[in-house]
Amino acid sequence: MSAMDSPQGQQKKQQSRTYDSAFLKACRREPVPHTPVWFMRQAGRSLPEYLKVREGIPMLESCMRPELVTEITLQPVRRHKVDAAIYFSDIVVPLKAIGIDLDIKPGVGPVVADPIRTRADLARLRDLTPEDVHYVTEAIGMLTAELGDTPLIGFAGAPFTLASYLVEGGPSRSHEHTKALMYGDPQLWADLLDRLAEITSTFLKVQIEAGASAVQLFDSWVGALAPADYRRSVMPASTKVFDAVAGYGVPRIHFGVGTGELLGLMGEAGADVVGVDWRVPLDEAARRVGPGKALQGNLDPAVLFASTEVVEAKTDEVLAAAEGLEGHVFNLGHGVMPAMDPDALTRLVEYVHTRTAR
Ligand SMILES: Cc1c2[nH]c(c1CCC(=O)O)Cc1[nH]c(c(CCC(=O)O)c1C)Cc1[nH]c(c(CCC(=O)O)c1C)Cc1[nH]c(c(C)c1CCC(=O)O)C2
Repeated sequence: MSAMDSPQGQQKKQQSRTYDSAFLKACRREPVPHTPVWFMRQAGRSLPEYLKVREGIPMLESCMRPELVTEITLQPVRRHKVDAAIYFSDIVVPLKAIGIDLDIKPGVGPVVADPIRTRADLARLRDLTPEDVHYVTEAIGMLTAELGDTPLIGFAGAPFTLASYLVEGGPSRSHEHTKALMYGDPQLWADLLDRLAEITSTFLKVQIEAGASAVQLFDSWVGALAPADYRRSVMPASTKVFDAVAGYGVPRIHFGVGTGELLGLMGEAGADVVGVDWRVPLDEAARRVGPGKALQGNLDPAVLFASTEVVEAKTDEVLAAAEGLEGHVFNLGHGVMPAMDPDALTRLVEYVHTRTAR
């Protein structure tokens, strides 16, 4: 095996091939030929070609089939001409891989058979090894060969958001069991988040070593917390994850919903790029995050259900607010919704590219 064929060689080869892409330049806060665009949840039910290949295959099973993962990941790149691909998987895949009994229920989300709430339960969270997720390495090898100079974003769930699913046993609005554990047994909580930080770090390392050019840590539900609680009870674990992958030199993106009050801390946790939902304009978000970081966002996804004129006007507002930023990656403020018209997304990519061409 020559150096270039080894895992490290594959990683380096892919990361140098994508190095000059608009997406990675924006993440590094360098000048770009146009503002890069990608969409959270760009692969999925909004695309008829996705529904077709997923027919009869449960979500978690589809994540374990490298050919299918490759096809689904490429679908939005082909169709929308987005500037980056995001690896098709789910935040609960590493938990399933270490033997947690969970499923993804259509229209509901991840459901855990036996929630984790006690010290004894913690023992069920064993370390993740790269062999547990060998299909990820295989899929990314296939994918990067197809993607050429289009960067692949790897991702994982952040410790708080994973803990929320594990402790509640499923999706929750109030996060009551999670918060009861966090406030009521700080040591058990810290140990739980530390375990999850280990698992998440390994999952991201596997993706980077296989050829991902950037990673996004999704802390989707952390906006439920006050800043002081975030700093004390969550930030150490998220920082541990960011530190674990710092050495690779790939951009690290951090995103959550309803995190206006947490943006500064989420940047401080170790992100190079801070994702912003639609509630805070990007110029204000930049003041909260401070210098030295790029921002990603932040068109309200629901705007896509309005007319093209409205989509363009609201996009102009986002681009105007982004004008003084050190680096800007255009995205929605949260994920693509299944009922969205995929043509509206394709037009949006084209619109941002044209409006920002330099
Ligand atoms: C919270 C969260 C989850 N999963 C994820 C998050 C963080 C992002 C966010 O904040 O939205 C991350 C995720 N999940 C999926 C991706 C794929 C990559 C992409 O963005 O295109 C990504 C990045 C596929 C998926 N993950 C899921 C689907 C839908 C299932 C299907 O197509 O059968 C997809 C395409 C299932 C899932 N998994 C989860 C939910 C809430 C759901 C939706 C349940 C439903 O509405 O049916 C947990």
